[in-house]
Amino acid sequence: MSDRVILLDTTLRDGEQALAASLSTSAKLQIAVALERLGIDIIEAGFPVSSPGDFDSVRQIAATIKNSRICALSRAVQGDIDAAAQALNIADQFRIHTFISTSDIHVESKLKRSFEQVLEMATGAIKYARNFTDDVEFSCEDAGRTPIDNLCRMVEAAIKAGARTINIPDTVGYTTPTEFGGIITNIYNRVPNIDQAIISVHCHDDLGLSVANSIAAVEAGARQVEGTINGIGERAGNAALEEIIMILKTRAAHFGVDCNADATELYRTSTQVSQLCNMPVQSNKAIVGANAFSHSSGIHQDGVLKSQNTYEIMTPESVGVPRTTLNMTSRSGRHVIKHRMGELGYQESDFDLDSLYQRFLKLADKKGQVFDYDLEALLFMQNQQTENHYQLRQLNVQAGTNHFATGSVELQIGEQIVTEAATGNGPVDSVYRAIERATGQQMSIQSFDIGAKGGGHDALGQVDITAEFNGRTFHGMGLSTDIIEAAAEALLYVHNLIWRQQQIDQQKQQHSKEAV
Ligand SMILES: CC(=O)SCCNC(=O)CCNC(=O)[C@H](O)C(C)(C)COP(=O)(O)OP(=O)(O)OC[C@H]1O[C@@H](n2cnc3c(N)ncnc32)[C@H](O)[C@@H]1OP(=O)(O)O
Ligand SMILES: CC(C)C(=O)C(=O)O
Repeated sequence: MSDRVILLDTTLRDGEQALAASLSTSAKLQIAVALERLGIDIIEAGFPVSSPGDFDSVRQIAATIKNSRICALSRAVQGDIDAAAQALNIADQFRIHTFISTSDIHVESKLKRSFEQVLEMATGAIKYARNFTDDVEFSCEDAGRTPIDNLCRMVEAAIKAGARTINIPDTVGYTTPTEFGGIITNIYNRVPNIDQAIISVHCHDDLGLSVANSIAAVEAGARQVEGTINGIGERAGNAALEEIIMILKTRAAHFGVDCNADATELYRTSTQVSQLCNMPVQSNKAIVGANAFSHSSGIHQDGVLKSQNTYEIMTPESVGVPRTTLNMTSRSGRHVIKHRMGELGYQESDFDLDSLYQRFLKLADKKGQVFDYDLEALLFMQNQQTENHYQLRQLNVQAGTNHFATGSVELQIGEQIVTEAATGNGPVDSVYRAIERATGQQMSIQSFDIGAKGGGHDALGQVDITAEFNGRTFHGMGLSTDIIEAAAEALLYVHNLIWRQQQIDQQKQQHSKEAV
C-alpha cells in the first residue's frame, strides 16, 4: 500500500456550496493558485453544469493551474459529464468526478429508483466519462448510511466500469471513527478488484467527527482524503484539510504516511480563503485560529518560556504563522513591498514593482493597512488586467436625526463621469439610491453586515452585502475607515461582478453566432 495520501481539495465546490453568494471567477482563481502553491494534488474546481459562471471558472482554473490536477463534479448523467469534460479539456490532464447516492433513503426517497437502476446509472456514467479521460473518480453518495453489501457491490461494479478512484463519503456526518474505519476495512476485505483503485474519503462535520473519521479511514488504508480549507462546506462543513495535513505531518511516525502539502503555506491559504469567502475563522480553530499558538495561563507561559515544546506540539512557523510582521501601510516604500513579495514566493520577474506599488499606495490610502492577501489580489488583478467598470470618485452625505438623509455620488462608469443624488431612509439608503440612479441598475439587497477591523474609533469598517440581480445572488465587500464609503464600495463591487458576468455572456453569444 502506498505511503502517500493524495489530497483532494473541494473548497471551490463543496466549500462554495456553503457560501451566502457564489464566488467571482477571479476570487476562485486566486484560491486555486493558493491551493496549487500549498501542494494540493487535486483541486475540485466546481460543478460545471450548474451554471455558466461555474463552467467558466472551472475552465479558467483548468487553463491556469499547472501543478495540481483539476477535477470537476457531475451527476451520473451524460449532460453533466459533457459539461465537466468541456470545461476541463483545456488542461493536459484532468479528472472527472461522477457520483450517485447508494443509501436506501437516498435511492428510494430522493432518486426514486431501485438500487439496481442506480447501479446501472453509475456504471453507465463511469464508462461514458472514460471516453474523455482515464482519470475518473466515482463517489457513493451517503456511503456512511449505505448497507455494506450494497456498498461493496457498487464499489466492485464502479471499478469494473473504469473508475480509478472510489470515494466513500460520509455525506451527512453520521458515522463514528470506529464505524467509518470499519467500512473501509470491509471494502478492502470484500471487494475482489479493490487493488485496481484508490480508496478516497470525504467526510462531513455534522457531529464534529469529519477529521477523526477521515483519519480513521487513513488508518484503515484509504489513500485519498477530500476536504476544504478552514473546513467550510455544506451545513457544518467538510473535514478541514489544514488539520488533516498537520495530523499526518505531526504524527508521521504513528501513521507511516505523508502527503505532498507544504504546510508552511497553510496559514496564508486559510487567511485568503477566509477573506475571499467572507467566512471568519474562529479564534480557537486548530492550526489556523488566532489562538492556536498563543499561551494564556501562567503555568503554560512559564513552561513555554523554558522550553517551547512543553505546550507546543508544532511550531507556528511550521504552518506559516508569522512571528513578526512588517506592517504595510501608505508609509511603506517599494523595498518592503519587494521584500514581502519575495517572502510570499514571487520572483522579481513575476511583477512590475512600480505599477504594483502605485496600486498598493491607492489601496493603502483607502484601507490603512494592506495585508498579504490584498497584495496578492493586486498582483492578480494586474495580471488579469481587469479594471473596474464602476469606480467611486466622490461621495457626500447629509444626515441627521430630524430629516431624511441626502446622498450624492460621482462615479466613473467606463469612460464616463456620472453624478447623481437621492434622498433615503438613512445615509446608506440615500447613497445606494444615488448609485442605482447613476448605474441604472436596481438590485435587491438580501443582507448587509458591518464589522470593525481593528480597534479604536479609526478602525476600518468592512461592509459585506449579498444582493440579488436577475435571479442570481452576488457577494460584495468594501473596506474603509468611513463606513458609508465601505457600504458604497460593497455595492459597486457587486455592480462590477455583474458587469463582468454580462461581458462573458456577450462574448459567449458572439462566439455562438460566429459558430453558426
Ligand atoms: C452531496 C453533494 O454535495 S452533491 C453536490 C451538490 N451540489 C449542488 O447541487 C450544486 C449544483 N446544483 C445545481 O446547480 C442543480 O441542482 C443542478 C444543475 C445540478 C440540477 O438542477 P435541476 O435539474 O433543476 O434539478 P434539481 O437540483 O432541482 O434536482 C436534482 C435532480 O437530480 C437528480 N440527482 C441527484 N443526484 C443525482 C446523481 N448523482 N445522478 C443523477 N441524478 C441525480 C435528483 O434525483 C433530481 O432529479 P429529478 O428532477 O428527476 O427529481
Ligand atoms: C459528491 C460527494 C462527494 C459529496 O459531496 C458528498 O457526498 O458529500
